[in-house]
Amino acid sequence: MAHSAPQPHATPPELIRNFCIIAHIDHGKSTLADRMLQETGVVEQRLMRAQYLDRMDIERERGITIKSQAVRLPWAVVDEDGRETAHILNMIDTPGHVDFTYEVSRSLAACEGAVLLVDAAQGIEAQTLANLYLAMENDLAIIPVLNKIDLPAAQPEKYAEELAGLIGCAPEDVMRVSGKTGEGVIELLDTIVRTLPAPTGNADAPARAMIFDSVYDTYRGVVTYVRVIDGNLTPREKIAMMSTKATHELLEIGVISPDPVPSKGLGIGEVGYLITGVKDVRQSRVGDTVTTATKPATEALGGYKDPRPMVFSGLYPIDGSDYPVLRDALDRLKLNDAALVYEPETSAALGFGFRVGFLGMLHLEIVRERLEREHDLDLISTLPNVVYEVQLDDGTQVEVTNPSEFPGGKIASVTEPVVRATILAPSDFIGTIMELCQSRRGTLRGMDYLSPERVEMRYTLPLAEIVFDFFDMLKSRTKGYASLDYEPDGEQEADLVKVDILLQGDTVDAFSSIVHRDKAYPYGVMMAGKLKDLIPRQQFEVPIQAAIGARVIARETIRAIRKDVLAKCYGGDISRKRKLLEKQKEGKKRMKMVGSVEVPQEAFIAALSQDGGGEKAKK
Ligand SMILES: Nc1nc2c(ncn2[C@@H]2O[C@H](COP(=O)(O)OP(=O)(O)OP(=O)(O)O)[C@@H](O)[C@H]2O)c(=O)[nH]1
Repeated sequence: MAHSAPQPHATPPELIRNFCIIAHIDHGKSTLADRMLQETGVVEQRLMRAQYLDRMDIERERGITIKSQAVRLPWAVVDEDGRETAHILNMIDTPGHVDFTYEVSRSLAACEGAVLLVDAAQGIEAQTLANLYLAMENDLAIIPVLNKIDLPAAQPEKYAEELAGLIGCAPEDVMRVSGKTGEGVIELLDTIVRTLPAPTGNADAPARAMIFDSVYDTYRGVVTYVRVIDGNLTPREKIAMMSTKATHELLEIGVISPDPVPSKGLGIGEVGYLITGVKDVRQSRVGDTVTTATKPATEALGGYKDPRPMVFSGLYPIDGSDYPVLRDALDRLKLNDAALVYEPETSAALGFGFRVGFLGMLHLEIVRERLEREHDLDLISTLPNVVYEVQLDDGTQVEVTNPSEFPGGKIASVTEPVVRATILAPSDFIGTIMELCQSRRGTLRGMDYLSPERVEMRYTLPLAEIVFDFFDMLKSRTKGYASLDYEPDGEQEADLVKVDILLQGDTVDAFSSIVHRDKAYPYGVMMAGKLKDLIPRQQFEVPIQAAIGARVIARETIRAIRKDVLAKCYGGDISRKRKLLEKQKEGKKRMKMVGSVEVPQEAFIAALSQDGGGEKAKK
């Protein structure tokens, strides 16, 4: 078998359907995907485990999908004359969190159609809309489906109407399934074949395949997932990445069903994986076009974007001697994560560490958790911040990813990133949502009623105001009923200032923050108050100040105390005295000196951990 000549592809494009399932979080995408694996016989019943496709441990624990995967499902449909035609369905799983919108958009671009899945007990939510819009931008055919119809609380009639109104079809055309019981899943698979368009492409043109995912595998190096648009790819040929012009030898090519199976090639419309032996996912970027080196295509497929970190935070080992371990761990993680960027940074307060860029808060939490868990590190992270562009009076432009580097000179303007946010909620909450968005410097762009009691609100909001704790606030103010989705929408100028926190006149770099001028005072008061409680008394009085430049906006004072550990020891037990002194010395090791003030490391951890880490991992 291995010796026969490679064939361009096994499946003619007219027998292929490429689709994805798009849904709001928890509407049951993974459960339905599992059920499809089962119904198509790809995974045997006895081997089935929940969320078969989510392979990373963290994904399974958190019940979310971070990396997309593609699975090939054989499915035969029987026509009116009783003739059976075997088809190949490629199901491309998409990540479900705003941090990974770009990856979602590339996964969608690899499909001709989408199953739009909506929980029959919940109805349309913000991510349903956001994903639907992305699918429409990619010209996908949409199959509307209500899931969880087995639930007693399901209201299929009501939500079929809502969904039909949204995409402009008849309520009867909305399919009804249960990923749990399997009801309706066979009909859905048939509908995918019957209604989604088959892929088209030019078989004779130079090969073009789009990368929609790439993952690092310890044993095999980078595994790149592609969808072939034109031409074909065969093993052992040289391929080129169009964005970097780098060439690699194609060591293996194959399909996932549900484990990787090598094939003799991939042709038009086919979805599969490539292995070239490269060790770094940066050499195989999502959105890039793969072509052959011998007969390269001249034009790359559209839509490629470099991953751009949106949130930065300083990561420092609690034990300073772990710095090399942290560096190696980041180097290792980078192989698997093209969006991760970092550079060494030193903080007077925290020592040696790294300034790390993330796609968003979930990405930050995942990276931090992996560093701590897989590399046994204890880390302090500084308050996360977004990226600011500062224009100085002399015309120079500075990109600020660390608040302590905010320039001190004459500033002409500061710009911050903004997002376009979609909030869906019961209409009773319109007032409270408007209030919240206003307090976060939001601008209302539009509002639509999806039904008399459900409203969609569209806002422009500064990223810095939404990325940290906004979702929690929104949830608590709407009794959990609101859903949120957002996407980057450029930059805006804003009246932003840097607030420094000073201990006895010395700035503590780790506590500097860039905030809107109106919020500078509350931030200063909050930080000064918090530090007053966290820092133990010293032998002298310590003023804590919050300042914008040279202007102090808030102040607290830690009163002096003479700490005499020996006072407790009456009698002349010298060894006991020595022991106590030793103990005090131990304690001092974990103290950081800020100027002449001793600050216990715990104070930094406590002061930094209470804000900022707010957004829950799951949305
Ligand atoms: N009763 C019922 N529960 C379901 C059904 N489908 C999914 N669930 C449950 O709904 C919850 C969410 O399902 P998932 O499949 O993890 O949802 P998901 O959309 O893949 O979630 P993410 O991957 O986190 O986006 C789980 O507790 C499932 O057991 C269904 O048809 N009926």
